[in-house]
Amino acid sequence: MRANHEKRLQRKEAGDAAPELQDSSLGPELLGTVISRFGQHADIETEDGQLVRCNIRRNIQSLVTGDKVIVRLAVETTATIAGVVEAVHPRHSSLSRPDMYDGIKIIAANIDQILIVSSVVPSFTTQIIDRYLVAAEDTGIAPVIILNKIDLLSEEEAPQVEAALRRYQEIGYPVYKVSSIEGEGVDTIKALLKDKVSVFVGQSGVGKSSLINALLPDAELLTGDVSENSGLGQHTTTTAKLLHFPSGGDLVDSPGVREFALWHLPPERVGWCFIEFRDYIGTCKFRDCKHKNDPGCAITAAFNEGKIFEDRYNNYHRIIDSLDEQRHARHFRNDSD
Ligand SMILES: Nc1nc2c(ncn2[C@@H]2O[C@H](COP(=O)(O)OP(=O)(O)OP(=O)(O)O)[C@@H](O)[C@H]2O)c(=O)[nH]1
Ligand SMILES: [Zn+2]
Repeated sequence: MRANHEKRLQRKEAGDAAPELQDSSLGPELLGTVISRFGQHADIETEDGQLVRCNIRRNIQSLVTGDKVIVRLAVETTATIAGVVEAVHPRHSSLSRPDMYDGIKIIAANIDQILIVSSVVPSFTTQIIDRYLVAAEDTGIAPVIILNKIDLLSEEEAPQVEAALRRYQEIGYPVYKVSSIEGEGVDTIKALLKDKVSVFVGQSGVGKSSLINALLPDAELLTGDVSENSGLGQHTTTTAKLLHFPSGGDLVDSPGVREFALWHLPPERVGWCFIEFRDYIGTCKFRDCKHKNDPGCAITAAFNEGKIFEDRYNNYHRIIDSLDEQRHARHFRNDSD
């Protein structure tokens, strides 16, 4: 057993995948979902609920957690690898992040909603919520705003926080309030998650882990299992994993997913990702309008008429300025290389 395990590791180090299963020993095509992927292998859940580690056909370019696939299982096998991923269905959405080698790397597919978790501790700020909203709008995946730790919302702070949340609702975003520690509002979140694939994002310390634990008490157990009993699951801690909530719905989680953020959107795209700006985009006097003090700016006019909230207008400019700074910093770094 131990010798086998070492052999597998050696093969992995040599950059070779486990041997392909013989086509003749494979059963009929089944529909499956990628639970997680490790190099040339993926753990697939078939439509009848089996969890199988599969080889991935070499012609498949990209395969990530959440992908819907066609698999064929080995008719008879005692080996760790018990099937082959034959093909991937088109994705209806994907989450990606920049990658040193690949430019943009897709980390999860077919996500239905992005739950943006915020909280009064460390601090409540619409700047961060708006950055996540922009990042979410860019993917086309529906965002939902969650205010966690409502047990810590002081009377002093409440009016301002409540007003900010009402503004998001007016723009069209769903808002939920919970306390993952005291359990208030958790049932409503359970209902929201049903029949959907969700991801949780948000600043460090807002309580994402606590909320996930309240919804999925066995999460730690599930995330630990693959790496411990297979020589193949080397990347378990970084690869995204799909988990089922006992109350219905799925979670895709990994440190990479949680770090989902605004990367390098062009300014025009940022404007479009402020959904209430869309009615005015394209109607400014100048095509390269920065929507600031530019003459004939339709967005500034809408803001002056009270049709765009001040917070959102200001946060839009903060995002544009910070993207500019990032670009300059990159430019500067490249120059000095
Ligand atoms: N009072 C209160 N504290 C909470 C609540 N939810 C989380 N916390 C506390 O907030 C702290 C941070 O919670 P985490 O769940 O680790 O936050 P996180 O967003 O996962 O943080 P990172 O792992 O850094 O991304 C912990 O001390 C939790 O106990 C809540 O609803 N009420
Ligand atoms: Zn403008």
